[in-house]
Amino acid sequence: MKCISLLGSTGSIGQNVLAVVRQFSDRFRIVGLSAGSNVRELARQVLEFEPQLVSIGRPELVDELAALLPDSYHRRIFCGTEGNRRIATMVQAQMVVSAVVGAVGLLPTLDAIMAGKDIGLANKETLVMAGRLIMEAVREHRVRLLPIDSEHSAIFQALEAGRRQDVGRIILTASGGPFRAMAPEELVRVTPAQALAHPNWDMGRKISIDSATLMNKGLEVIEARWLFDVSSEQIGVVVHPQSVVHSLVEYVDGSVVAQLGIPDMRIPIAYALSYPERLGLGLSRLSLSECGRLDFEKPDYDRFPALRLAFDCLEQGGTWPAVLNAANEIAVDAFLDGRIGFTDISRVVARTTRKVEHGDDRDLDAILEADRQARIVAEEEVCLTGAGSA
Ligand SMILES: NC(=O)C1=CN([C@@H]2O[C@H](COP(=O)(O)OP(=O)(O)OC[C@H]3O[C@@H](n4cnc5c(N)ncnc54)[C@H](OP(=O)(O)O)[C@@H]3O)[C@@H](O)[C@H]2O)C=CC1
Ligand SMILES: CC(=O)[C@@H](O)[C@H](O)COP(=O)(O)O
Ligand SMILES: [Mn+2]
Repeated sequence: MKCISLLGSTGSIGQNVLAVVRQFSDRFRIVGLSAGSNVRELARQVLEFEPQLVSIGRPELVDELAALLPDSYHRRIFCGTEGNRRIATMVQAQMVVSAVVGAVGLLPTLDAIMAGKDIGLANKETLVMAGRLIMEAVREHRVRLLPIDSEHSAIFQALEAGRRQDVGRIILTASGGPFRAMAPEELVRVTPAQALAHPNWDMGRKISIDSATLMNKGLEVIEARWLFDVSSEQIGVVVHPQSVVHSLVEYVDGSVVAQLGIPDMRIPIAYALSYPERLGLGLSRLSLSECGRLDFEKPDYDRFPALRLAFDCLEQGGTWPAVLNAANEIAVDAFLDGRIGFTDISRVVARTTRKVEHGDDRDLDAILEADRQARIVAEEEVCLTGAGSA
């Protein structure tokens, strides 16, 4: 029986993790759950999975959650950053699945590694912000970091086909998002509802917007750099609108090994949970003849500048990727709130990366300070952009 703590249980990945745990209840047990603000769903999950500890995002929600749970839970509810860190380090957990969205995932994930837990990582922002520190901690504490992000799970699987020194390049596939074929003048006017409608995946709001700007692919490039210890020159991106080929590894002899499958996050989640075993999930099978055709095209860096920006930040190094991430979180929120337009997102992020003072990514405090500064500057940029377009 593998005991799992799950951070971000009420989200899209969190609920898929629980679906896999429910299906394989003879193999997995949930010992800790944490969520942000969805008290009702968290309470329902606690009643079903009976974890030992539970955490909710803000202190004012603790009483509301307690009211929905048996008295036996009242001393076992925590909150905020400390709550997440507590769930991430509880002695009963062998594995921590990090499925929260955004920078809030960094500290509990680092704590979990330092507490010797294997990690199932969906929260890509952790590696974008602090990939160097995280991978050093993984090596030092001899834990496994298993990717849940579909592309990284695909690469992880394709890497099993050869030796590390024989890898030439890794190639991330990108769906291209809902605006793949849209003219630049139309992109300016797209609404949050249009941007949230991903063609292939049903995901949380932030990552859906990131997919639409292609920032998601940029974040995934940085994630891949750290997870697989490759340089930015060794990472390619190809647009593949069907999301059937989840990513590829090119070896030095020219062989290209890919992982394919239907777009269902339970597949990479189950692989991370049960690695190296594979579980019979009973999902519908990929039928290539029904797919008919699989298309591939180059990404358009002019219409989707966020992807180029992410490569640039990766090459700059230091805290540049952490600033990119923080500015993007602010800009995405501002777009969803109707304060800036869709094409302003990458503009706000680019301006912020140039204005913030950058530091050393070997220093956790420098990363956290860069994140803090970037949020302030990005908010200013949002105000300036919003005022300019009013
Ligand atoms: N969805 C997908 O298919 C994929 C997602 N990912 C990555 O996985 C991560 C999660 O994405 P997704 O599930 O889509 O996002 P969602 O927005 O659906 O879920 C986010 C989760 O984080 C929780 N949360 C937010 N703030 C806090 C906090 N302070 N403390 C504890 N929990 C918090 C939310 O709680 P609440 O809802 O209660 O507020 C929710 O459970 C992201 O990093 C994303 O990039 C990667 C690949 C695919
Ligand atoms: C399911 C998953 O891993 C997402 O990151 C997904 O890949 C987003 O799709 P695109 O960013 O390729 O549009
Ligand atoms: Mn992905």
